Amino acid sequence: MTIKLGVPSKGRLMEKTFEWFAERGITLRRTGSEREYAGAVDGAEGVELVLLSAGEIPRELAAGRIHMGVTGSDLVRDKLADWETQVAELAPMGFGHADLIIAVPTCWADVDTLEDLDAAAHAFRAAHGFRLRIATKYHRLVREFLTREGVADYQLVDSQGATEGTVKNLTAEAIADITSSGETLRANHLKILSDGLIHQSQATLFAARAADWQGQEAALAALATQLGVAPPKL
Ligand SMILES: Nc1ncnc2c1ncn2[C@@H]1O[C@H](COP(=O)(O)OP(=O)(O)OP(=O)(O)O)[C@@H](O)[C@H]1O
Ligand SMILES: O=P(O)(O)OC[C@H]1O[C@H](OP(=O)(O)OP(=O)(O)O)[C@H](O)[C@@H]1O
Repeated sequence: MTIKLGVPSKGRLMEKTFEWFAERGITLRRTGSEREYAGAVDGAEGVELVLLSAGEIPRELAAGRIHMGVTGSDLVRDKLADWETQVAELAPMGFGHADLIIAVPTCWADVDTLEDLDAAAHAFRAAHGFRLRIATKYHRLVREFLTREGVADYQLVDSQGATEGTVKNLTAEAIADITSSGETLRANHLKILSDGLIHQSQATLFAARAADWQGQEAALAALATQLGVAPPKL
């Protein structure tokens, strides 16, 4: 039996994850050809590397098919209902920072807050006969946030990419997406609502409550010590 560790299979998140483990004496690396998703671990006993899409890691954790996993805190909160009952957060990792925000067209001079958005949404429905559309791939987080903040007269439209383009393309009036430099929002003439920050995300190490931890207690304790994190209560 080994502890299966799920890590993003490509891009910046993969490289930074490898660096984070290397700083703690554990070498993670991809093996085989450039296109083969196989990996190896040196410097930790009984740990197996599983390379996965960052977007799929929450589901694999929830199913217990991996014991531990690295992915954005935004993805875990959005993809898992009551995420804390399914995974334990072991360590924020200090990279992959991105803010999930709500943005509207810069030219909407009267809309700067959620309260303004709520008023605009009522007016929009009265004028157009359908609800103001907010494009996003973060359905759970956006719905929970707007419910909490008392904004009701809207509909979510699904957008799995190029979300900022939906306003120009007239398929949505507003968006909820992640931003880091803010360049994409600016280029698409969108502004963030002053109280429209939904979640500040970063890459995070999680442990799966549903995974089979039997016989793994010693390996988990040793790994937690090596990583400098508190052993999770699972
Ligand atoms: N500027 C950024 N653009 C996109 N994602 C970012 C950015 N900064 C941090 N992230 C984080 O990276 C994670 C998404 O990573 P990535 O796009 O590789 O995942 P993915 O959806 O699984 O990708 P793919 O489906 O292409 O494999 C999210 O947690 C997101 O918050
Ligand atoms: O604030 P910025 O630095 O401009 O970054 C934010 C952009 O980066 C992400 O898109 P990504 O490139 O991952 O493509 P996507 O549209 O497929 O999500 C995100 O969805 C924003 O569009």
